[in-house]
Amino acid sequence: MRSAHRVETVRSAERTLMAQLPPGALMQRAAAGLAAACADALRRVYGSRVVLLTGSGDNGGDTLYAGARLARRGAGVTAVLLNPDRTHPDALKALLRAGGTTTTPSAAAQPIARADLVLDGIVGIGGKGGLRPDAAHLAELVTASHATVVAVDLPSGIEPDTGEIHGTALRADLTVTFGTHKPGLLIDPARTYAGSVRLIDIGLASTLPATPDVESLQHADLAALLPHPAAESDKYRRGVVGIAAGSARYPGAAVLAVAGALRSGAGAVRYVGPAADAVLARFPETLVSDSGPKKAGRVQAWVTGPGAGDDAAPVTEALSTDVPVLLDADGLRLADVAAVRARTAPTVMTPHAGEAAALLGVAREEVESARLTAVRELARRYDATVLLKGSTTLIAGPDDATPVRVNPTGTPWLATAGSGDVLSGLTGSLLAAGLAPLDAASAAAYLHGLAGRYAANGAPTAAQDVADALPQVWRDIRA
Ligand SMILES: NC(=O)C1=CN([C@@H]2O[C@H](COP(=O)(O)OP(=O)(O)OC[C@H]3O[C@@H](n4cnc5c(N)ncnc54)[C@H](OP(=O)(O)O)[C@@H]3O)[C@@H](O)[C@H]2O)[C@@H](O)CC1
Ligand SMILES: [K+]
Repeated sequence: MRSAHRVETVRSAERTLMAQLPPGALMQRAAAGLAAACADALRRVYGSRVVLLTGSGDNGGDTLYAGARLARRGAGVTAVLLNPDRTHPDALKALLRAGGTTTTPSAAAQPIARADLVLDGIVGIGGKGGLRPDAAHLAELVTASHATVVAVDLPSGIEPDTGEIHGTALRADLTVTFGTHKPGLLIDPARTYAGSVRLIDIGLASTLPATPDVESLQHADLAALLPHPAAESDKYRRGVVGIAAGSARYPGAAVLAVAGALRSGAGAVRYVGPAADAVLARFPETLVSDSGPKKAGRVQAWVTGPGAGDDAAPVTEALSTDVPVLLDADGLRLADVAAVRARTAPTVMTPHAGEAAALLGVAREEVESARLTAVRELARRYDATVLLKGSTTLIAGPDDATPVRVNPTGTPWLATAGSGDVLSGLTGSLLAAGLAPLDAASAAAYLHGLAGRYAANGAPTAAQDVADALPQVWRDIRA
């Protein structure tokens, strides 16, 4: 599991750890890790040209100390001091002693244009709001240069706790972060500014709380979560998932939801709704029933909403059952908030940004620019687990104390018609297998993202191909 902690939490853990160590030890650990990462990025340190964008806080201090280490190895290092009077004094002395030089923002254009590597030490976790004008000007110079950009702790100008960007931020090729990830490094739009992210162990794990604020599943977590049939399994033990979806107008949504469910470990898939012929034509193994969800027979989870059109009846009926319900697409609009809140079994909702915006009564852009706030608010409002689809899919449980999960496997190729229907069947199947709602939704997002990558393999793909790629993803994860 990859963990991220909010600034307040990092600060408190830092205080506790600092009290146990000699003064300056943490900054030296950070600077040593940073310098090593820079040396890797440069390949050859001796003779390279390095520019340090240096703010007045400890982020600038880390940067100057790392610059001193690179200067001692033969790099030509120039520090651009944004606030010369308030620059970290000891770190500046160390750089000068190592042979580094300093300059002002107004004279920075030439060194930046000639640099092989630029370190962004303008601001770290002490930052608020986008870059100020002098720093924003430096960011423009960096963008125009050919230098590799390494962000120190985080790209300056992003909001560390949320991944929001209010104004200008600096784009990095690599972010070297200390002690723990910050939520903004995992969540869009800020995530795309961070480039690849390297975590430096500075000993903070010993004083950080065990439960992070945001977390991201890794391959090993998935392998542990995926259900595996035991020798004595029958279809009910493996989980029967019910799909109440599709309409005369949108039969394909039902077919794709069934496809997702069948390839995700369910013992059987039961279908109710007007698209039964289309479903059976493609998947004869489906158990089809003429009645609504309540009388269709035993299932361990319902999926409802994809392609439902304006027919609220199956959605309402599925919500009135006492098994987990996956609510997607039209179902999100048709479901009554009070009915969802009143449920005793879990509900999982899977909106994209547009659907989330409609549910929250805000503009789509507002959801996209503040994804963490939006997903938490929906989960609270509906007392449900909410999976907010997008470039970084987020999954939040109804309880604020539970970490929000960020899916690391997404791909833009998944933005294709019907791909959400496959995800709903897949999630429903994992719910039916008995996974907890947060695990089912985050495992489903992970599998779905990888299946999208496998299916696309660098070229456009269709939703059916994504469903077809699921078994191979499953095999690879278990291996
Ligand atoms: N936590 C840890 O365990 C460890 C933390 N360490 C390091 O400490 C860093 C945190 O240092 P920090 O607290 O000194 O704050 P920092 O990020 O340097 O920023 C403060 C300065 O930024 C300025 N400023 C603010 N907003 C701005 C904006 N939008 N645009 C431009 N400027 C802006 C603000 O200016 P002011 O408002 O005072 O004028 C102030 O001068 C952390 O990220 C990590 O690198 C490691 O050394 C070791 C272990
Ligand atoms: K920074």
